[in-house]
Formats: sequence, C-alpha cells, structure tokens
Amino acid sequence: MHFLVTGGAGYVGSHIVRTLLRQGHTTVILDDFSTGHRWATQGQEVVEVDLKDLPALRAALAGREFHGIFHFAAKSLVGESDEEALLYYQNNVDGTSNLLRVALENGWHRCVFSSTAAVYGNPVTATIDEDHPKAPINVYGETKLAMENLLEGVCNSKSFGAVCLRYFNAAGAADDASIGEAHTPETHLIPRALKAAAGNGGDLTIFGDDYPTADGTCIRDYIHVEDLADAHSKAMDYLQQHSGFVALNLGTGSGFSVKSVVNACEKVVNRAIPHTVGPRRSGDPDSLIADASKAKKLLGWRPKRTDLHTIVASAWAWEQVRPVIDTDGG
Ligand SMILES: NC(=O)c1ccc[n+]([C@@H]2O[C@H](COP(=O)([O-])OP(=O)(O)OC[C@H]3O[C@@H](n4cnc5c(N)ncnc54)[C@H](O)[C@@H]3O)[C@@H](O)[C@H]2O)c1
Ligand SMILES: O=c1ccn([C@@H]2O[C@H](COP(=O)(O)OP(=O)(O)O[C@H]3O[C@H](CO)[C@H](O)[C@H](O)[C@H]3O)[C@@H](O)[C@H]2O)c(=O)[nH]1
Repeated sequence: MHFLVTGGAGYVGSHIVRTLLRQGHTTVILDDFSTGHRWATQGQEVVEVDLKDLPALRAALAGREFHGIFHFAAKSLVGESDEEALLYYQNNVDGTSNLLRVALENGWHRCVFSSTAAVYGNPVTATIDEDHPKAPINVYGETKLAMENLLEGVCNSKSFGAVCLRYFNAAGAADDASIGEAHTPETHLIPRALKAAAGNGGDLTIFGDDYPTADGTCIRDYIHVEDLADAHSKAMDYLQQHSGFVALNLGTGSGFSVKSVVNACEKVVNRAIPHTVGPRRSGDPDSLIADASKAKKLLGWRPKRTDLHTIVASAWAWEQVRPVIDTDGG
C-alpha cells in the first residue's frame, strides 16, 4: 500500500517509515523540516510543505492516491508551547485542520495520529487508561487534545476512520541504529543522560528529588520507538476494516524513576554519568504509567523491548553513530 507520512523526517515518523518500507509498502513524506532531518527520509519522496499553508498543501498533494495517512507533524516542546501558544495552536491544530480538509477533498479516509499522554494532565489513578479524565496542563497537551477532537468530529460527520495513539515516553532507536532521536534542543531524559556520558551534551540535571515516589524522582513509562512503529502499522491494518474514532494508549505498563534511568544509562555506558539534582521542572507530574490493555486487545499489539536496559542500549548505539549521520544540523 501507499501512505502519506506527515512529519516523516522527525524522530518517531522516520521509524514508522522504516517499518512500512520493510513491510513492502511505499511512502511519501510530507515535512517542512522545522525540526526534521534530510538524513531521516531514507530515500523516500519528500513533499516539502508547511501544513499551515493550505494552498501550497493542496497544490502539492492534488491528484495523489493514498491508502492512509500517518500524521506525526507537530511541534512538541512542552516549555516552548506555554511561551508560544498561538504558534502551537496554529501549527498543530490549524495544520491538522488543513490536512483533514485536503484528505477529504481527495477521498483519503484513514488516519493514524500521534497523540500523547500529555492529554491526561496530572494523573488521578496509578495507571492511566483511556477513560482517565482529559485535563492537559500545558498548551502542547491542549493542542493534541484539540487535534484528537478534530479527528473525532470528522469521523462522526464523514466516512472517516482515525486511530489516535497516545504515547507515553518514546525512547530508543532503530534496531540497526540507522536512525534515532535527534531533537534540537534535546529535552528528553535518556538522550540527555547519554550525551552527558559521551561528554558532548553538557552536564545532566535531575529535575527534582522531592516527589512522593520511592526515590523522590519522577516516574515515567518508556516505550521503545520500534514498538511504537509496530503499533502504528497495526493501527493502519485495523483501519482497513473499521471506520470511526478510537484512542489508544501506548506504553509498557512499567514505570521507571529518573534515578533508575540514570543508573541504567551508567550501566550501559559502563561509567559514571556526571549529574546534579536541581529544582523541579514546572509541569512534571509525579508519575505517568500507561494501561495499554485496549491497544493490546484491539490491535493485537505487544511491546517487545520492554526492559530499561534494552531501551537505553538501543539509544546508546544510536548516540555513538549519530554525529556521523546527523550532518544537516537542524
Ligand atoms: N517523542 C515523544 O516522546 C513523543 C511522545 C508523545 C507524542 N509524540 C508526538 O509524536 C509526533 C512526533 O514526535 P517526534 O518526537 O518525532 O517529533 P519531531 O520534532 O522529531 O518530528 C516532528 C516532525 O514534524 C515536522 N513538522 C512540524 N510541524 C510541521 C508543519 N507545520 N508542516 C510540516 N511538517 C511539520 C517536523 O519538521 C518534524 O520532522 C509529534 O506529533 C509528537 O507530538 C512524541
Ligand atoms: O534533563 C532532564 C530531562 C528530563 N528529566 C526528567 O525526566 C522525566 C522524563 O522527562 P522527558 O523530558 O524525557 O519526558 P516527559 O515525560 O516530560 O515528556 C514526554 O511525555 C509526555 C507525556 O506526558 C509528552 O508526550 C511529551 O511529548 C514527551 O516528551 C521527567 O520527570 C523530567 O523532569 C530530568 O530530570 N532531566
């Protein structure tokens, strides 16, 4: 089959492209390279356009046929989102509205969408299932919830199918380390810890050790990007048989504290990682752990790379080759 992948030059999107190619599908990547990379496009046709630009989007995609859309393109820095609310609403919500408009005009009626645990806000239960209240605590989460609502509205009013995948903390790299995470600035814990280990990313600060958890640091559910890719592929298979809207959590169901992640990184790199403990980062919930039973049941999906050592080792394999591959800056 032939798929449109928005944001396919970014971290998660490029791994889904890689999985689709291995399965024998073909893809067109739509990206404005605002945070994506040319090296991540893996020889695929690229439509370089900004989703905010409806006339350009229409012109670039007119007359094409796709069996479905994977929609990753978004801005996703929590701190930046609170400072640039208008930019985030325009990019994420208006961009998605334009994409759906062009999809309906062209008769493409399936979309697998990158959502996030950030739609839930502060958890009120130990593990989070899809019925947990949706109460985002930052603009990024608000825009992702608005994008979900937009998709749900289109599903309810037109012949359209959408699966919203709410990822918890994406981590790791391709199994062959050919592509991996490369954000600028990098805000995520595992790459920051590994950069500190490699001596090319400054020191690592643990953001707060006074949370009500066993070791005082925040707990997160880290899901390997190859397992995410597998879930996306299964979600698109599901949409070949079903229409309507569904939202599914993607996580392993296991939580790891920031300190245990740093320890795992030290074991993988086989040396101490210089770090200090600083104040809390604003907007960090104590603990975010997925209940992903619905995705398992509906998609027949099972995460395979669930232990922390495997996840960190995969990120470390990429971190060592990345300086050679990541030559286009950005
Ligand atoms: N990385 C995570 O831990 C995580 C967790 C939950 C959800 N998500 C979601 O997954 C998706 C991908 O995240 P990522 O970490 O790969 O981010 P990324 O920044 O690496 O990738 C996003 C891609 O979208 C492109 N893009 C952004 N705005 C665009 C626009 N207006 N027009 C065209 N292209 C545009 C960027 O250039 C980039 O290639 C995002 O939607 C994000 O919200 C990520
Ligand atoms: O240098 C760092 C970086 C992070 N952390 C801590 O490590 C944990 C994980 O932080 P990340 O920045 O790696 O990830 P987040 O949990 O903040 O965010 C991720 O999960 C969210 C879901 O709530 C969203 O989906 C978001 O897009 C995605 O990046 C947090 O407690 C954070 O405070 C540190 O202590 N030091």
